[in-house]
Amino acid sequence: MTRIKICGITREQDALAAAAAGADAIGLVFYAPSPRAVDAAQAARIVAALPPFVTTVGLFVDAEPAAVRAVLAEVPLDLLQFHGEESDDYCRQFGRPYLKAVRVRSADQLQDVAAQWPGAAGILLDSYKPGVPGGTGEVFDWRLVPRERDWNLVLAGGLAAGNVRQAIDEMQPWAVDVSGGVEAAKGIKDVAKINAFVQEVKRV
Ligand SMILES: O=C(O)c1ccccc1N[C@@H]1O[C@H](COP(=O)(O)O)[C@@H](O)[C@H]1O
Repeated sequence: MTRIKICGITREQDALAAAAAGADAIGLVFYAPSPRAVDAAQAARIVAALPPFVTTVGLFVDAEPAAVRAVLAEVPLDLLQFHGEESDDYCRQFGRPYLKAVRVRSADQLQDVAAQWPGAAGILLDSYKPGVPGGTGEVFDWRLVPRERDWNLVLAGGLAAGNVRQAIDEMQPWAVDVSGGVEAAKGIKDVAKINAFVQEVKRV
């Protein structure tokens, strides 16, 4: 069964909707320029509202280590997601499992990609758009991803109910990650779109 992460949650009701739909994880964006950014207090309220067995993921982009630690002191995050140029040493220093996001530009870039982050629980592949670290809502060229892999692929970038089944068929990812594809507006999730997305994944 492909795991599902619904990212960019900013409201308790959206977290509950994701959990009720059957999502495995929710993502909280700690990157101030994002329209989906939350602060630690808001994130703590969202996490506290969740039922058990929903993984909480904190997303950071080239953050100062002290800023990550400050969030961890307030918010019980299960997993960290690093969406910038962070090294394996940087990612490991927090003592939490982590996903490393890579914005896909070429097939060469993905040869031995996991070897660059040996501590990563998974590699999240997202679309490359100059000047935008993520959450672009755009699909990248899946043909660039090696089909033979010994690492956990978390597939992201422009996924929605309309294309996630094809994505899973073609890519066989460990998990799929969606943000814009289940939104009514930036940072505001659409319950019907969340439900449709989760149902599509579970139908594969
Ligand atoms: O969502 C954001 O605003 C964001 C900002 C900075 C880095 C990553 C961000 N989002 C992540 O991008 C991927 C793909 O999102 P989408 O489905 O294409 O909208 C996903 O992991 C988001 O969590």
